[in-house]
Amino acid sequence: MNFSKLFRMQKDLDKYIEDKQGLVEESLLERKLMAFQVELAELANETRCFKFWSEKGPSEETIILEEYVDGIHFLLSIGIEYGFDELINIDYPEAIKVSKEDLVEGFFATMKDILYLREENTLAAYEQLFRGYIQLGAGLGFSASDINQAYVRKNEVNHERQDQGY
Ligand SMILES: O=c1ccn([C@H]2C[C@H](O)[C@@H](COP(=O)(O)O)O2)c(=O)[nH]1
Repeated sequence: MNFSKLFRMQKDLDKYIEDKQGLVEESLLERKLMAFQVELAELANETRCFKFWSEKGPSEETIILEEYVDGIHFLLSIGIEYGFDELINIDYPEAIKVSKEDLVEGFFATMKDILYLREENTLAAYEQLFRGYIQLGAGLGFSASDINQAYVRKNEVNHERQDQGY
């Protein structure tokens, strides 16, 4: 899967947000890493994969996909902060839904990878995080085109939100 188009769209959105919020001179890396952690937890909550005490099923696919691509936004944005955006090319794995237990495992792996990147600041650590999050998406049953379409849609919403003083 070629992420160049999404990286370009993310760069435009980030610039739009930073100009609008007067943040051009500030480093936003720490806050973006935290935002990604928070999105990850929101995604886990929608899948309900860890809620052993509840019989209620997961949220609708579209809601889970939207949460997932919120995470993609921050993943791309973090890559741009590091200057790694030209360097990523990842084969998209086959989309096969995994068990709740495997999802829990996948969420922990991504949390760990975020903290590892924050410590190491290397391309290798970023690639590990990227691959892991993409793997998590495939494990949720999303194809490359699901992610592409949902990302493009949400990116547009994010532009509109800035225009509306979100
Ligand atoms: O620099 C930024 C800041 C935010 N977002 C996007 C990512 C998510 O799609 C959305 C998160 O907004 P909340 O709904 O969590 O407020 O904002 C970016 O793409 N870049």
